Parts: sequence; structure tokens; C-alpha cells
Amino acid sequence: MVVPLKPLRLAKSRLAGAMGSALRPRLALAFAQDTVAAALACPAVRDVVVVTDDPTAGAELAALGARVVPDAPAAGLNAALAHGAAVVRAADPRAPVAALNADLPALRPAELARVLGAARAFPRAFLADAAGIGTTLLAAAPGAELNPAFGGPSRARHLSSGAVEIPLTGVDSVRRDVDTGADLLAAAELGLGPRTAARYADRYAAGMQATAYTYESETRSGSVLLDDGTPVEFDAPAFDAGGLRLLRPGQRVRIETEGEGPARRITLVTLQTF
Ligand SMILES: Nc1nc2c(ncn2[C@@H]2O[C@H](COP(=O)(O)OP(=O)(O)OP(=O)(O)O)[C@@H](O)[C@H]2O)c(=O)[nH]1
Ligand SMILES: C=C(OP(=O)(O)O)C(=O)O
Repeated sequence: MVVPLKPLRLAKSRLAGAMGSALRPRLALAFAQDTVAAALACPAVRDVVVVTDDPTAGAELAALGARVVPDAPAAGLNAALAHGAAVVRAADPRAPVAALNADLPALRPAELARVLGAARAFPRAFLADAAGIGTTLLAAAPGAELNPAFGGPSRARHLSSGAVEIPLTGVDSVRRDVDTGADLLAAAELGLGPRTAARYADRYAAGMQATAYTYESETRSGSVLLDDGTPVEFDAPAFDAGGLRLLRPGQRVRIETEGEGPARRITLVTLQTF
């Protein structure tokens, strides 16, 4: 398994917002740690090679048991993946290889095993991301070139390059890459790996700011748009200072508000997921 990771200081720029910028590199590292730990725990994975120039990430991921190699080409994501595959095949020319994004914090080893099992039937096969636009995994059988074409709408590119799309259902954790706050919320619904879960709690415990919300008194429901772009739906009475509101089964947020009316600031001061 080849996992690419850009320098943490540059990672996850789409996790916008004040809190995002403060925690973003640590969240990106936690995503990578949970992704690599799950891949290493997968019975279908022989070893994980991480391609990164980030020294902190390299040390942390090597400590989990991954092999870490520098991003020698330093020419973007696909060059990094091709380089990782070449490193693997320099040692074992007949090795099957697969590329896996480093931002799958809900990854389950059993679901990854199912995807790799399905991929084995084809020379090249890939799994589309949850949005059906990108790619989270691309596999190449022994003798087949990986020929990665990741980036943005990569599903169409992998299809046109002749890779077969893996149509499996029930492998959501392998499709759930996290680029935005909304992606992170969706991954939290699936169940985050331990390192990301800890950062996620940090992110809320430190106080998440939200400046926009809607509240429909008739339906007693609405949504809060956090500053990092995460939409949080709720079905609860109107906000009041310090009230505990049930936002989603299993999720509680303590909310404080300042000012009056729709423009009032809502401060989410703690999140307890249980
Ligand atoms: N080694 C290496 N990994 C990369 C490079 N570019 C992207 N990646 C990794 O490839 C995966 C998908 O890339 P992106 O979704 O663009 O990474 P990202 O951190 O989400 O970037 P943005 O959200 O676009 O700021 C992530 O694991 C990245 O860390 C690169 O140039 N070299
Ligand atoms: C790299 C990819 O994802 P994203 O750019 O959305 O992170 C991809 O889907 O190929």
C-alpha cells in the first residue's frame, strides 16, 4: 500500500476557519495516523509505504510500522505515488500495489480488505470517493502499472485510463476522505479513528465559533454553519445561553449566544459525542 502525504503545514487547506488553521496540521497528521494504522491492521495489506517529506509525519508514521520514503520527485501527488510504487517494485517486481489517500480517518481494516479483494480481479481497479467524483484507492495487479491520475475529479480520469471501478457497497469508510468540515462530520458519523477523535474533541472543546444559523420555529429545527464550513443540523428548541441542545442522536453541544436576532454569534463551547 502506497500512501502519499504532503507537508502538514500545507495540508487540508479546505478545512477553513479560525479553528481549522490552528488545528489543521494536527488534524491532517491524525487523519494520516488513523489511515495508516487501519491499513497496517488490514490482513490484505503486506506493508505500507508512506511517501512524504514531512519529518514529523514521517517519524510518527514510521512509529506505527509504516516504511517512510522521501518524496524524491517532489512533483505532486501522482509523481509521489508512482515513486512509491517504484520503490515497492524495486524490491519485489511482481508485487501488487495500491495507492491510498492519507485522509481516511474512519478507515476500517475489514472494509479495506473487501475493496482489495475485489480489486484483485482486475489489472487496475479503483474505488471512487463518497462524492463519486474523486478516488480514494487505486490498485494495480502484478505486472500492471499503477498509472495514478489522482486530483479533483479523478474518477473520470481513472475510468478513461482503463481502470475498473469497484462497485462495492458497505465500504463507506474506504470512500470517506476528509477535505472539508462537512466531510469531517460525515466521517465522525462513521466513527473516527482514535487519533482523529481526540483532535476532533479538542477542536470543539476549545470552542468552535459559528456566525450563521437558521431556526424554523414551526419545525423546531435548523442548522448552524460553523466557521470552518461544517453544517450542523439540529432539531431542538431555540438556542439560549448555556443550554444543552441535542443536535443529533449521540451528539450534544453546549451553546452560548451573544447578541440578539439572526446575526447573534453562537459559541459552541463543548461537544460530547457518546
Ligand atoms: N507526497 C505527496 N503527497 C501529496 C502531494 N499532494 C497531495 N498529497 C497527498 O495526497 C492526498 C490527497 O491530496 P489532497 O486532497 O490534495 O491533500 P489535502 O491535504 O487535502 O490538500 P488540500 O485540501 O487541497 O489543501 C493527501 O493524502 C495529500 O497529503 C504531494 O505533492 N506529495
Ligand atoms: C486527490 C483526490 O482527492 P481530493 O483532491 O479531493 O483530496 C482525488 O480524489 O483524486
